[in-house]
Amino acid sequence: MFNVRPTLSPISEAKRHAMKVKLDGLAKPTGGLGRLETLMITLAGIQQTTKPRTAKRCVMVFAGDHGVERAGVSATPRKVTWEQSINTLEGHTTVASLAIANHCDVKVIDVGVDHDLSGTGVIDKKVNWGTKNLAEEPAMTRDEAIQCLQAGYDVALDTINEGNDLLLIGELGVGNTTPASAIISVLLGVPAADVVGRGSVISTERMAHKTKVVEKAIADWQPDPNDPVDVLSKVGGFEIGAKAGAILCAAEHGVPLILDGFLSYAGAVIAEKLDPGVKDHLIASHLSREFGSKCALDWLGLTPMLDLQMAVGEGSGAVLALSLIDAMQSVLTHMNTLADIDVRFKP
Ligand SMILES: O=C(O)c1ccc[n+]([C@@H]2O[C@H](COP(=O)([O-])O)[C@@H](O)[C@H]2O)c1
Ligand SMILES: Cc1cc2nc[nH]c2cc1C
Repeated sequence: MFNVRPTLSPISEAKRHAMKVKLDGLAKPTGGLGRLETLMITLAGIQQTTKPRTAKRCVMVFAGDHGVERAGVSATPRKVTWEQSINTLEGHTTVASLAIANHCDVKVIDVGVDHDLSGTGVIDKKVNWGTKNLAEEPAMTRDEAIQCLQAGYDVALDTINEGNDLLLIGELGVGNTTPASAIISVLLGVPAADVVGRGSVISTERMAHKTKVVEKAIADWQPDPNDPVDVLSKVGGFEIGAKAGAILCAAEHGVPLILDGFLSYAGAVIAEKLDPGVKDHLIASHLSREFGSKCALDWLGLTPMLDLQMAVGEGSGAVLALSLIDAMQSVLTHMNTLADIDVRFKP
């Protein structure tokens, strides 16, 4: 499937225009709601309606472990991946608590956690028990890369078929800012030093080491920048691949997908390279604090809704952005029009 270019759902220019006319007709200065208006125009284009459907939403939290965590690139112990997977389903993590506040369903999907999560409620799509250490060997086989893309695609398809109007993606994966940096570095052709950041907050010394690990992995394994599956397999991660697969599925089915932070950007870059135009089906919820974020979002041509210096991941920023969509649905439902109050502008 990922060797064949799928067909993207069309974006309706007519509905985008009609939504702009609708917003301009409301009793407020033209464009006064700024990028909140752009957000609704984007939804109108993707869903091909001036009455966007946003009530049923689900955040898919893809979880996987990373062999490179053993190379000393993260501040966080490996067990956090599996423990927070369970804690998310119990409602106690950042994404889970924000999902409660924003009326969002939560799924956790094991695409490569180094722990047996059977019987916990975590969806089992395990490709392997963590990736290999990319400091020593390629992270995964090409077949595994395709498997994790497919797993993300399949979970997204199930989630769409359950009637969800909006898809959101997040992740759990100790060490994953290292492969995400490597993916963005290779696919965007930027130096590792321009994208490697502090992840779950490492020291300056450790960050210099992390940069060298990324540079060396790229030099050793020579991922082909023209082959996103090769890049994913050599320097990637299972949950990043799954996110790319989910993005492709959403874009094929005309369902808006809300990105979270840096790991979502890496998934989006893979998806956009696999199928140019995917980005038009995405909403960037926030600008992650991670150093390489702006570089990735600029390349994707996406403007983040929020800039709150967040760097939790999990899908937390994506879920938070639902509050902006809900606010705009209230605007569309309750506001007077300029005609109602008999006001005409004379610019
Ligand atoms: O969402 C982000 O932009 C983000 C930025 C930094 C860290 N994280 C989260 O922290 C973990 C990765 O950090 P690290 O330092 O272990 O690579 C992983 O579970 C991510 O969900 C997430
Ligand atoms: C507690 C904790 C929660 C996380 N969620 C995503 N990455 C994380 C890293 C840590 C350390």
